[in-house]
Amino acid sequence: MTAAVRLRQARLAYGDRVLWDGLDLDVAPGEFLAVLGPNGSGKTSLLRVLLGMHPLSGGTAEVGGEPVRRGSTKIGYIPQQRAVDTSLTLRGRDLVGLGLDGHRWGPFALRARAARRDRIDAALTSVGAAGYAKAPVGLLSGGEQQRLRVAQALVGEPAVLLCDEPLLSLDLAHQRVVSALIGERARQSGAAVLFVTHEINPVLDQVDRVLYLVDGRFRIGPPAEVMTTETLSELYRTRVEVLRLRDRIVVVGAEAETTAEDCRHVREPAEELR
Ligand SMILES: Nc1ncnc2c1ncn2[C@@H]1O[C@H](COP(=O)(O)OP(=O)(O)OP(=O)(O)O)[C@@H](O)[C@H]1O
Repeated sequence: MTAAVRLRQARLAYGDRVLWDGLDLDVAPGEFLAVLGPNGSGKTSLLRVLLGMHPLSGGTAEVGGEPVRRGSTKIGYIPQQRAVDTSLTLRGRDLVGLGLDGHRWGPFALRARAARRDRIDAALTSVGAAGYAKAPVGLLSGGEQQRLRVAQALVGEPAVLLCDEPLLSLDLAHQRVVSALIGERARQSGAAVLFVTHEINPVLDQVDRVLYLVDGRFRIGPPAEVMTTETLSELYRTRVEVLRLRDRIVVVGAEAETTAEDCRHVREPAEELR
């Protein structure tokens, strides 16, 4: 079976700074890969490589058996959240419709328009955004805008879904809705998901494997293999404790190698222990 995403001996460096090197990775259709690591470890850069927005410094990267290229309709992308100008008058459903640009709709204009509308409606409903689909995007809350971005990435039924911290600014209920939706999409339509996150717990049920990047080093494997005291201590080169608390993973002690801001995934669960 052709891997949905394939990296071979992939290297990415900015000047002298090597983010990762010798990265061999196959993500299968339908697989959900969580990409974890502290700030600046190269998670977003990995997605940018797969989007054809940044060349590798070495090795190869393929999506759907072809070398990566910009503008591939095989990819759905949920970018890291940015504030939207409040004067933006584009409606939510038009934003979602942009995810269908570049798709073929056949020669029958009316039928094609109806099919397009149905796809947009289904995507809006799936993220719970149908109620505000006609509102100008600039007037929506951060979480509402984020749900539209998720719908935009899903509407084209991509073979590969690249998600850059898509749960940020969503409340807990919508974190669950969105992560379950993305996981379902992976299983049902065979989309491969690369999901960048600082916090594995909201997606733990969905995750097949983890790619954990720290300071040029990395580990790939199922959460039970990677999210362990031994593996993370080796990666961080300092003592890191990984605890299992009911169905949650709690990582404590990675701060030594990182800044306070880097440790959102470490601090939030640890606070739950109090
Ligand atoms: N075009 C570029 N030129 C030089 N350095 C860059 C460039 N793009 C990113 N970097 C640097 O590479 C490092 C990795 O950035 P990246 O955004 O991939 O990290 P990240 O793991 O996604 O971090 P975060 O968790 O903060 O989002 C950062 O130190 C960043 O400043």
